[in-house]
Amino acid sequence: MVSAGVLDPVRSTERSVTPDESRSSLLRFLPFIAPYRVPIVLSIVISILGTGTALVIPLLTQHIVDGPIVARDFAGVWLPALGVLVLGLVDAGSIWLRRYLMAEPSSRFEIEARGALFRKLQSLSIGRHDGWDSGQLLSRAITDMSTLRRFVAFAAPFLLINTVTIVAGALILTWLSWILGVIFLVLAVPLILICARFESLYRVVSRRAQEQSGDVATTVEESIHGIRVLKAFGRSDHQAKRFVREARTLRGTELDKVRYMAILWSVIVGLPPIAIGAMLGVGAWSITQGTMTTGALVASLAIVASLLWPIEAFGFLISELGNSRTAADRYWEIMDLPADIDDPLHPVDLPKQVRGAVRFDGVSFSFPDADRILLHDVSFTIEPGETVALVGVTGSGKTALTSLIPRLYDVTAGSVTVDGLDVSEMRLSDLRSLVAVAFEEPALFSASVRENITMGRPAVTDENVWAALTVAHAEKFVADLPWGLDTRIGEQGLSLSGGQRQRLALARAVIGTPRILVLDDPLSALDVNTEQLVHEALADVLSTATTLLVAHRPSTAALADRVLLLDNGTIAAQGTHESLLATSARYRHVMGSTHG
Ligand SMILES: Nc1ncnc2c1ncn2[C@@H]1O[C@H](COP(=O)(O)OP(=O)(O)OP(=O)(O)O)[C@@H](O)[C@H]1O
Repeated sequence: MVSAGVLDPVRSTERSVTPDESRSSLLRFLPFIAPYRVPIVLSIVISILGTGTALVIPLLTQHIVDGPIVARDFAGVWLPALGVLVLGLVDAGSIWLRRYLMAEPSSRFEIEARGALFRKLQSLSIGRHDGWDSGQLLSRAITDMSTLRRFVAFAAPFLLINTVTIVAGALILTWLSWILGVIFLVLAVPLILICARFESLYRVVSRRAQEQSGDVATTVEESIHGIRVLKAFGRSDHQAKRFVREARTLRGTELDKVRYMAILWSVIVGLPPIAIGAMLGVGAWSITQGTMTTGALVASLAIVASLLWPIEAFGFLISELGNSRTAADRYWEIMDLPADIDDPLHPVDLPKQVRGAVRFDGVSFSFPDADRILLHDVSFTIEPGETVALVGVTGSGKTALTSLIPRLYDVTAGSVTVDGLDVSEMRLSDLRSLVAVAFEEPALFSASVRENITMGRPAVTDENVWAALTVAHAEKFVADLPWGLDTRIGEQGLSLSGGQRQRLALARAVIGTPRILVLDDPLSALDVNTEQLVHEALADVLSTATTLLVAHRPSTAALADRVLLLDNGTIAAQGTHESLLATSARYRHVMGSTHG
């Protein structure tokens, strides 16, 4: 099997990048902006008209210089001057209108493209997520998407607008004086070639910088999550050094970007004065020869002056183009990942009454990025309503085995069935509405206790929440929280103890009265007395649901109707807790060793 790490573009900064690898990655965003094509096209047309008016102003200037000024007819200046004023106002109005028209489409684009990325990340399997650095994903979802919004709102329209402006300016210039037009072109062509070359070089560095910024984000994120461990082990300095090292690497890459930009800017800013100097010289000579009027020279210089910003902005626009193409590549790398765990093509419908018989038949499993087969030839059945404990030494594959029921991972061989239906033939939403899971590591979200337990399920009343809390023996401590069910917990909320967190996760699992309950040692953080109280409270739920319960302690295993011993990747023995204690030396060893 191909490892997730090899497939994975999100993990490493050392990915080789070729500038031409996906020329069209930006164009692939067109469907996102297609619904807003009217305001976008309108804003571009208005901008082109606006800059067009700015180019007409020099022609009016020429008219003023060659007409009323040469004829010393001051009264003749008023009308063209009024024209200049009106054109200036039209230009200013077009800038306002462009921004007004683009604001909505560009922000909508950002929301929708980011939403699609988030949905894709949610749809990808745990196997994929296992191999990713969270900071890399953060930088793709936040920084890259902002870069792309700026591209849609600003860089893309201005690449077009400025190109049209420069071409129109060059044509007017040539019309005024072909020789000045040629001078302009002679300097513009190398500029365009340098810009194109620069864009491909810059994109490689830009990609490196975006990946490295993801690494820095990962280190910050991990340091904040692991702050207790870092402090307790006195490793804050070590982590700080790692951060500084990565930040320095990023700084080096950003400086490379600045160096490229400096070269480009010096060319972009340096060429126009050369053009102006040459035009002045040639223009002055042409006036003395009588082949050009003073007004035409003034107008030509005014046109070149009004082309300065469009030309200079190319440096910035091209660096934005490079950043945006990198961001687009990184976006589509995730969006193009095939859905490895997905709804089947022809899903089977669940029967009206699901009994909840779970069967593993010749199941083998290995993690996507692992070489060794973790589980092999695992076969057992859990009857509807039965509670079965899964026991094995640490690292034997218990969590992996339980993950196969809700298809957090897919089996490598064999099958997992519920009431005879293969879980891979069911719709994921159907399967996951049947199976509820409580993990040993309870993940709580930055939300109220109520939201953490209902997880957005509709039609769950507060009575249901309190009933679930009672089953998890958590009702008392929740009632004592400052705002009860409304108390905000999780990362940005009240800190809870490990045992309290586990009990909330258990309440979350039991709230929907699931047909199948997978409990991955969800009470490991509780003291023996509290565990006993939770077991008593759980008894009702366990008697109705089919339960697979990972157990490390004898007290947890004793709760089950039957115990499976997972050893060497397969079910080595099964029976009641007492019978296994009596008959299996390995079971006694595991219970003893995991206990100790
Ligand atoms: N995502 C992963 N990719 C590769 N290997 C993994 C992954 N997750 C776990 N493993 C490895 O698979 C083995 C089984 O892990 P698993 O978590 O299923 O064990 P466990 O029996 O539940 O352990 P414990 O009792 O400590 O919770 C371990 O050796 C672990 O290192």
